[in-house]
Amino acid sequence: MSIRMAASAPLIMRIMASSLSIAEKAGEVIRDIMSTGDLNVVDKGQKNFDPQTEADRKCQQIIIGSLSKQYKDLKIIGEEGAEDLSKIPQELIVDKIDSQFLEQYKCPESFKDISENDLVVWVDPLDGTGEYVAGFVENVTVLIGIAFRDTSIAGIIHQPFFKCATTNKMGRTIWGLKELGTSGYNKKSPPENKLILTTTRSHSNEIVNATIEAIKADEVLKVGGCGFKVLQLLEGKAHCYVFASPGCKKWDTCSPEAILEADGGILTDILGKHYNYGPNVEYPNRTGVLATAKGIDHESLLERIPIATKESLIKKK
Ligand SMILES: Nc1ncnc2c1ncn2[C@@H]1O[C@H](COP(=O)(O)O)[C@@H](OP(=O)(O)O)[C@H]1O
Ligand SMILES: [Mg+2]
Ligand SMILES: [Mg+2]
Ligand SMILES: [Mg+2]
Repeated sequence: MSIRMAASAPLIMRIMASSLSIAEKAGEVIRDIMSTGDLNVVDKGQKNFDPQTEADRKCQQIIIGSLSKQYKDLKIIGEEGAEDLSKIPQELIVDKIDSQFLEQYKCPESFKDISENDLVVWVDPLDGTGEYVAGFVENVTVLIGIAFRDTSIAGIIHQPFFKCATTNKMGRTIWGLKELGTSGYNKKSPPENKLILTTTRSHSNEIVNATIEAIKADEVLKVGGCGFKVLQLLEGKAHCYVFASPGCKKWDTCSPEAILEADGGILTDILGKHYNYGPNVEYPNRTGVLATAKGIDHESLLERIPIATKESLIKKK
């Protein structure tokens, strides 16, 4: 595809095609920094340990620097705070665009006339930092989510330490766009006649645990990262993701929500409401996360969440 043809594709498709290339580069950097053996960890927590590594900082610069250069009026919010664009080293800027994506997929009618001012991009440069530091590298993902007028519509999840069984290639990229579909993973339904719940590995507390107890799942998986847990739903490894805590932020859920919902699943808070991803919202997802795989009854899981849990998260608002 010529540069002119790529430039004529609808904005949302171009942002996705750019983000696919940018997320791959972030994944390379995440692997490279791990291989140096020095993650250069800073604790950014106020009460509890909340690690930030060299990879979180560098990947945020890659993603925000590259998208801002190509899309000057786009509002981009990243976990690691505001970026001074003039201080981002030139070698971190990716100006490649995934032309194969643009050739292969057509923009859904409803998103054809979007302008940069209608969008917010939510960036989690490294989701699962605790797991990156602890060595559970499979849990690590790069998340780029795109919201159109308050609603999450598109997402990219890049998993840098996924190893392809046939080619041995490291890293895979999953994407989803509502009304178009999803790609990049092994689409599978979770097993019938049992309930597998996935939840946090490192951020549990009394309410988180009491809520899991009340759901009465047959199996509970404890893994890191919002991106990785939603991947488990997409690949049939779990039926639901339950996190009754205000700890997740908009950059954690924006991309996974769009991909899961483009696949047929649902991601809401624990009251059943979708989060608002508009330009001026607060960052925390104060009323928790409940996500269900395609074909799983979201309503019946909402009913299993204790009233005490719901009241406690509403009170914390
Ligand atoms: N109590 C808490 N304090 C800080 N961050 C929290 C948190 N609970 C969840 N998160 C954030 O939500 C994401 C998913 O959490 P978990 O792995 O526990 O499910 C992680 O993103 P990051 O790794 O990008 O910071 C994590 O930091
Ligand atoms: Mg995160
Ligand atoms: Mg992060
Ligand atoms: Mg973090």
